[in-house]
Amino acid sequence: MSSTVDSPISSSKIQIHQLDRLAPRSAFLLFYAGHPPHQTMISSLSARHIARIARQQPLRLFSSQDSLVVTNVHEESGVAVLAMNRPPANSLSLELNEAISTSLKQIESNPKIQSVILASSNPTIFSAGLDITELISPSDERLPKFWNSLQQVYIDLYGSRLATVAAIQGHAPAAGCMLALACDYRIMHGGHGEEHLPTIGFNETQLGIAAPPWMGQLMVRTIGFRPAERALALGTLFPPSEALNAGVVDDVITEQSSSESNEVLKALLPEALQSQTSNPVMIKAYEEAACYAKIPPQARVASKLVTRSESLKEMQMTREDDTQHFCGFITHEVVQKNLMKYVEKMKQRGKAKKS
Ligand SMILES: CC/C=C\C/C=C\C/C=C\CC/C=C/CC(=O)SCCNC(=O)CCNC(=O)[C@H](O)C(C)(C)COP(=O)(O)OP(=O)(O)OC[C@H]1O[C@@H](n2cnc3c(N)ncnc32)[C@H](O)[C@@H]1OP(=O)(O)O
Repeated sequence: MSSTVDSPISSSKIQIHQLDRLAPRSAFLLFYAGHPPHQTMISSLSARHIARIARQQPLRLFSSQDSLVVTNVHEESGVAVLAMNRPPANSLSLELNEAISTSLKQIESNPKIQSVILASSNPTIFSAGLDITELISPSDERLPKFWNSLQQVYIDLYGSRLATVAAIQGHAPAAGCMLALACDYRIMHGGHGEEHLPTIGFNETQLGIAAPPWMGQLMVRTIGFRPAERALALGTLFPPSEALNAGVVDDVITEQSSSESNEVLKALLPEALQSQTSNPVMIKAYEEAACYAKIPPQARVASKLVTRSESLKEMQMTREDDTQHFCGFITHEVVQKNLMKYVEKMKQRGKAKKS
């Protein structure tokens, strides 16, 4: 975790090395030093081809895989953005999980970056949690891989050397909530009137499943034992003001505000998020991220280790068992029936909304 902070290796060397290892069909956003903040989507080139081009140019940062996430960096402030971009709901598939982990590592390898904002290109949904279709009649090969990719996202986010700020523009149920809780700071949108309040929380029990121990413990560490015990049992989804009162989020923002951060956000936000430059959640997220970026990184990372290293170690130790438990649980006949019923309800609701 701290080795990246102290690493004298230039970011471009690390990135080229990583590029060679990436899947040949991946697409990347390339950022070249010396140019103004600049992105180019190259979808038809192989990784090896891109690596060759990269060696000829001073590479500053590149990301992201298949644009399931979009990223950008603002080296002047030390802040980056990593936004999930999997319509319609940013539900977490194996590929989205892998893209989040890969992009986070690429951002971490830029020594000028100290903070990252985890965001969504969907202005009303942060992430709908696990892609439930991954859980229904899964293949024996894909299911453990899928769960491993989720564990890895948790480990990467929770143990990142970067300060992580979640910009929660909309709904964040279940594993969507886990992403937010694994960050250092959470800012949630207050919603657009009582009718359209976003919610956040672990609603697994309402689906007939239980949050795995490491996810449940994350809630316990965030809001305390008794409130977490109740919220986990009931599958509570907190609207913004209740989430703030319970400590699930650190800040709730509704008011539109103009700020000098707007200009920085224009440079910082990837194209898919340009409509969010005057969004109050994004402004606050940037300000918070910039604030963290000013703290001496070694001290900031060391303090993060104090609170997080034990649970990360535990996660590593129990990871294999957790995967086995998950696969056994999900493939159980009763659980499969519950999940199918839940998806059917979700589809009916979608149809009713559209008609
Ligand atoms: C003792 C036990 C110990 C240990 C246990 C061991 C292991 C643990 C085992 C299991 C743990 C499993 C952990 C699970 C964590 C999860 O994340 S489960 C997923 C939970 N997610 C949800 O329940 C969210 C469902 N979605 C919603 O509630 C709404 O969609 C949402 C509020 C997010 C947004 O609402 P709205 O804006 O109205 O949008 P729509 O509902 O219309 O949705 C838009 C389209 O997106 C599709 N969709 C939504 N969510 C998902 C999803 N999670 N997966 C796949 N697809 C999703 C939805 O169907 C719509 O599609 P359509 O446009 O109709 O095609």
